[in-house]
Amino acid sequence: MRSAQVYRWQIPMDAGVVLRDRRLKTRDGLFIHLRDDAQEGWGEISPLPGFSVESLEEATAAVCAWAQGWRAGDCGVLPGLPSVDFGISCALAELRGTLPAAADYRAATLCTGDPDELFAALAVMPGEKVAKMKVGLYEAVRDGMVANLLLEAMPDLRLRLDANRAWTPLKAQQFAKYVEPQYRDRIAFLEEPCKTRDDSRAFARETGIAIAWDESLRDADFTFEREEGVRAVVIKPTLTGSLEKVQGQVKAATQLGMTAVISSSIESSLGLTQLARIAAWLTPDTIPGLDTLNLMQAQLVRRWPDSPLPCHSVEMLEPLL
Ligand SMILES: O=C(O)CCC(=O)c1ccccc1C(=O)O
Ligand SMILES: [Mg+2]
Repeated sequence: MRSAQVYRWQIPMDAGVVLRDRRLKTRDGLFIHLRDDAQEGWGEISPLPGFSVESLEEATAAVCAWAQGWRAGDCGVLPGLPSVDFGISCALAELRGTLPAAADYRAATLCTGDPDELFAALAVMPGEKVAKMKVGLYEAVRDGMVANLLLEAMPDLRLRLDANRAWTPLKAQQFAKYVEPQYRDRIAFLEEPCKTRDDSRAFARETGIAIAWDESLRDADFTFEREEGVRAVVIKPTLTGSLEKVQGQVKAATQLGMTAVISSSIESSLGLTQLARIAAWLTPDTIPGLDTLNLMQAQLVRRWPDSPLPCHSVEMLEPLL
């Protein structure tokens, strides 16, 4: 006997969370909960403003229609909106027992560039010391100096950087000029340095700083290829689609010798714990990019280990069906 429910939720964000030049005051999303006799599964559907192609309203209509069809016995063809396909496929995988329970709760520490703050965070990080810093928000010279300082101060640090396509070739070169050549190999990768993929490829060739594709994976003309200087791909399942599509991208990247990194789209704690399971399952040798829970003021339904944030139960959520 099948049953399905869709819940809408809203979580206040910490002050100062800005995405694509827009302040994110709340994170809004949906959960889908499926039951089939004794089996059950949950999934999160939280399109990210400024990144997802679908709106929350479009996602809501799609998942509610799908849930009503599934409840009535439909085979359950996915709607084709990335966040909806991802959430539904996770719920189905949990229901069928095909999403492993083991999780990788390590996370590349998101840092602002404050060396004292990062030093304290890395001191309690087990295993390899990996952090991520956004660049491109301030002057490129400053970003280069800060990156160089962190790498010089912490010899075991591997630093992920992310410019979200902010730089012109000139700005990118100004950044690189302030990173000592002997530290550049500890930049694990720099996500999307320039406005175009060609400029980013040229930056990698000219500076020896490895780059990663993130936003580029969602360009219509993107194909997985081995390219000089492109070390990794950052896969955000909420922006990608079904678990099966995510698996295909991880396989394509890995076969080409690239690192696949499972990354957050600022999901709730329920979504982040599922991403931690997906990372342990599909990318067991790579620390995922999941250090975004602290951007929000509460957890939902499932806790992230050791998070002090209050966790709201299902009863606090708004059922839509
Ligand atoms: O990848 C991570 O480590 C954290 C997630 C992250 O950086 C991110 C979160 C929301 C939107 C875009 C990005 C990004 O990687 O560009
Ligand atoms: Mg990125």
